[in-house]
Amino acid sequence: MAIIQFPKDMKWGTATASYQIEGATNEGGRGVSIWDTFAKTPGNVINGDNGDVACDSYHRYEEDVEMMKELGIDVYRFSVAWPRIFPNGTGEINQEGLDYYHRLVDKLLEAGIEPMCTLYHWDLPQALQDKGGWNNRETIDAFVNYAEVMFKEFSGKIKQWLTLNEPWCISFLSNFIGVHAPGNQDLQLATQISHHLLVAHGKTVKKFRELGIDGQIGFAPNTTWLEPYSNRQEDIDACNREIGWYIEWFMDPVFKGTYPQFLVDWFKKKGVELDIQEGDMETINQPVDFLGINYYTGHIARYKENEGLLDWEMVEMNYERTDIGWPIFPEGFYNVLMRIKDSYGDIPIYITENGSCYNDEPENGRVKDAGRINYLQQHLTALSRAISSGVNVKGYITWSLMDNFEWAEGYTMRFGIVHVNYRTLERTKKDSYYWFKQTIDNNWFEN
Ligand SMILES: N=NNCCOCCOc1ccc(-c2cn(C[C@@H]3NC[C@@H](O)[C@H]3O)nn2)cc1
Repeated sequence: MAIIQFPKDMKWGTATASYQIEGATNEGGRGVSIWDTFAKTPGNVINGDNGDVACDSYHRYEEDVEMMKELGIDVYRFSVAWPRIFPNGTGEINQEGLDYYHRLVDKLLEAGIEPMCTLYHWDLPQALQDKGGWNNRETIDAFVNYAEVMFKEFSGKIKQWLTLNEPWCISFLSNFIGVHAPGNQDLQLATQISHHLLVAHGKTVKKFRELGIDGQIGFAPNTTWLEPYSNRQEDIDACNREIGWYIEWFMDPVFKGTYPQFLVDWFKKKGVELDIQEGDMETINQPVDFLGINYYTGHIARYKENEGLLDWEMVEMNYERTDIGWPIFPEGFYNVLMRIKDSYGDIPIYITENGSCYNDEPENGRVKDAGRINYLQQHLTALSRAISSGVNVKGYITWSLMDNFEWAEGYTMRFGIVHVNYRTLERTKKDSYYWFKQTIDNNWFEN
């Protein structure tokens, strides 16, 4: 057994997102989002699930904050539903939407919990999608306008901001692979969208600076790790392409002002021509105050000619998997963080998402989710390794506070440290909640 100790100023938190927990999709003046449309299109989401009720956090946020206060967290990462603020994406502001987030933020501050606000966690107003969505550069300016309203409205209350959650999912998962909203399958479109997202991020950071908002701003790419099956260069290069698709494709423009040439060349071979306008790269290359990192899984992989987009295949190692089928690969977490340190230096890092899917149900009022505790121990140990190796980690925010709408998987996949009964909306703290509470309280754990 070993004691895993964290820095004395380590911040601990939980994360959620608007469409996944709020419900009340037809209340408070909210407009339609692309996930309302996508989820209600038959075949897109398991069991035809949607976010109409979700965890009903729109009405139950006070109970949720109480659970977080008891947990002892320092920071709560939530997202704002753009369609609650601008039902049509632009134009008239919906005061009821602002009022809801004031209620939530005031409750957090009263509980001594720091709000960390994600401005975009995938619920684009449908009205903007109807005009091309992120493929239309007008959406960039609509996003900056929305962000400016939020910055001014919550200045002094919210001091930690994230522009985008998982731009790889917003662009490639949603417009090339096509399993998330709006469900396109077009590499050119997806790659151009990834560029517009980065321009929107950069313009928003510029606006944040121009307004002189008291606080810090960053963004939260999702990451993965592929360990080469062998030391053959073709295996190493194949793994690099997949890792780079998530990491360097989004972080090089922000931190270096250029796209990674090896991927530009690879996409060009696939027929992609990026339309980069004068000044775009300078706009994207705005300094950020911190970097959010989301990590869940990785695996062993090797080169396979003409396999998928990036010519690689996974090699089955029979690693233990969580209930969503993702291999448990904590070494990948350490490797991702070391790669980011080596590439981008000492940028302050918050782990903005890390967690696991285990679908344990309550028995006599208790949820024995030993698998999730094991996952947390393994990944917090990997995080401690990275911190000991000099990675500038400021905080760890687990996904998720509670079970919620897991996108195309609907309500079948549970990531929460709190169980939600979707029929009664009753919350039940899982064993992992109490384990996390003890870890936060100690700032160490024994593995
Ligand atoms: N690379 N090739 N893929 C080949 C085919 O993949 C098909 C499916 O792919 C993916 C990839 C990644 C994810 C994913 C989900 N979460 C969890 C959420 N994060 C933000 C928060 O809202 C959580 O709910 N993080 N990542 C899902 C599906």
